Amino acid sequence: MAGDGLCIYFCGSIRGGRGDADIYQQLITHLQSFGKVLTEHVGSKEVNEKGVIKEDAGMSDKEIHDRDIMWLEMSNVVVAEVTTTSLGVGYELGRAVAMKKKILCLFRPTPDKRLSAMIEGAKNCDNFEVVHYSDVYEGFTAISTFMKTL
Ligand SMILES: O=c1[nH]c(=O)n([C@H]2C[C@H](O)[C@@H](COP(=O)(O)O)O2)cc1CO
Repeated sequence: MAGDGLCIYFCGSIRGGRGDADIYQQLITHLQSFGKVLTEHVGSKEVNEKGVIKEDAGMSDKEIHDRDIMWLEMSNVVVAEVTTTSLGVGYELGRAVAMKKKILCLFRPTPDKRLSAMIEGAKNCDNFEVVHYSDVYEGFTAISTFMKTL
């Protein structure tokens, strides 16, 4: 089913920390070969002095929340990079589960990082997949494999 018309909601940390922004950008570029990534701004390199992403500057928190929930509702699939802990990403994933979306979470384990049990433990055979990966190329492979299951 991958191809025209697929709407993808990508989640990645913004206020939780931008250490993985480069990886988000590369994963988003890969995702764009499968469909439209509604949240392309999550990979943006342009963040202002207050930690606000350029594309969302000037929007109130309510406007950001309401737009993102609308995009989440519109999406066919949710892909989240969950290595950098983010309240917003956790919230989006909870809402996506309630909406019965197909979800892929990507996590890069390191000795000092353990994924929340509420994400790792949500894995099931149906619509919530968690993949551990070590570099962006493995992330691309995990995405391609997941897309084939749609
Ligand atoms: O400016 C924003 N724009 C935006 O789209 N988000 C959404 C998309 C991300 O997947 C997620 C990041 O949440 P947080 O900022 O708590 O790390 O929330 C979050 C913020 C800031 O919280």
